[in-house]
Amino acid sequence: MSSPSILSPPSTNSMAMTSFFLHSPKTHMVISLQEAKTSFSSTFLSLSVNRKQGRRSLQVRSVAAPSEAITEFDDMVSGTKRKYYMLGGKGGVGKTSCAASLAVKFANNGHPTLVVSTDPAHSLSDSFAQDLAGGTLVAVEGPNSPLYALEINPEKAREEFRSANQKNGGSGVKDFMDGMGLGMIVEQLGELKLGELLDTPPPGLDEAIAISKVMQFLEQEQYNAFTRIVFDTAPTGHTLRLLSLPDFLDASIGKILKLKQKIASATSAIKSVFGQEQTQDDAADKLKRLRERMIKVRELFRDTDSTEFVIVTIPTVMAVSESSRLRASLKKENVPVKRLVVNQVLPPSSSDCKFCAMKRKDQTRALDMIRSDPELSGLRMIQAPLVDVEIRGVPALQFLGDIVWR
Ligand SMILES: Nc1ncnc2c1ncn2[C@@H]1O[C@H](COP(=O)(O)OP(=O)(O)OP(=O)(O)O)[C@@H](O)[C@H]1O
Repeated sequence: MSSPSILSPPSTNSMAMTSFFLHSPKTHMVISLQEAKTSFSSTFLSLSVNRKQGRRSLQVRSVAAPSEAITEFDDMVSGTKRKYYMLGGKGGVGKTSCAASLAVKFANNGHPTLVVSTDPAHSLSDSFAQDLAGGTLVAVEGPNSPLYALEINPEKAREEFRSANQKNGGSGVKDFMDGMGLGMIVEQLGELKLGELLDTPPPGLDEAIAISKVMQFLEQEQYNAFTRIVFDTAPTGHTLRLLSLPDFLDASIGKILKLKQKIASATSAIKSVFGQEQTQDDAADKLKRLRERMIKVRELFRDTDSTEFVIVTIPTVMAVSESSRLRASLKKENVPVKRLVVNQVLPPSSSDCKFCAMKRKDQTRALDMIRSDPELSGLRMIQAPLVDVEIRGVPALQFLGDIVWR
């Protein structure tokens, strides 16, 4: 029924590149074999032909090249101590696809893995072609070891934070003080701009609260099992602002704490007169906890032993320039970066159309720019080909992962 065959190994640095269309979430794919010599992968494809529902389908699994030496991925996969991989870059370059493909590869290599999205425009569900929404752990079907996804909704996280804050402090304190005729302190509270902070949060606060939420989750026992955690982060700007957020919160919280002391002494004076109970776990405490978590996040981002930030880009001048700025900022923040994934590189072809030839010229220029960029040239460049179908579902992510993560 099924007859396995192996595509002949490529001559050095080139192989038969396979483009395909998925028709099942598991292992079966309808293949339109398109011979294109590429230098992207040393992965070999083992094909077994099945006849299923009258359709010709091919089972694709990647097998290691026989003489494969120790690879960089071996380094990423070795050890059971928990490691974090944060993937970031400009919008639309393929962060989610790369993050999801890395998560699948970790899981297929025996690591219970968690893939987290803190990007407000979640695309993990689209990428895995499974519904992973809901803000809780959801099992991803397909990989050999447990793979779970968590899509944090920053809007919702902020709402939770805000309503807790309103209940326990913030305007509660304000109303209380107002009622007591302590106008002066109310004015000072106004100056704190607490309400404003939460109504029109500074850029990056959403992401900060989302990541803080992840940190909160990770402190729970049920998360101990995960040995690899992959973050699909929000586009560049948010990530950078996130890193500087503890400083921002420092400034606000300093002010808040000072006022909190004033309020505490005023309310205890009131209490002693009226005998009222005043149990305000106020906004300052909430923000203080958020700040503590942010500091933890910042430390985590900087921990070379457990964390790596992978920049994902595409070969265009704009994306490369942004990646260079990202790398410079990450360096300033001491965030370890080793790899640069250049996604959507045109596969080599001997018969380019005019459009493709122009595109290729542009890409070559952008790739040269990377090689001579002071921020990017020191990184290990990984090129991933532009494939002619959308990368969706576990088998496709596995395919991409075997090209990118080697
Ligand atoms: N190498 C590739 N070849 C072809 N299509 C690709 C490739 N990489 C990603 N794509 C496609 O590009 C689109 C954007 O990819 P993806 O969602 O991974 O990007 P992103 O950087 O996470 O985007 P966003 O910033 O909007 O979250 C998707 O449709 C994905 O399937």
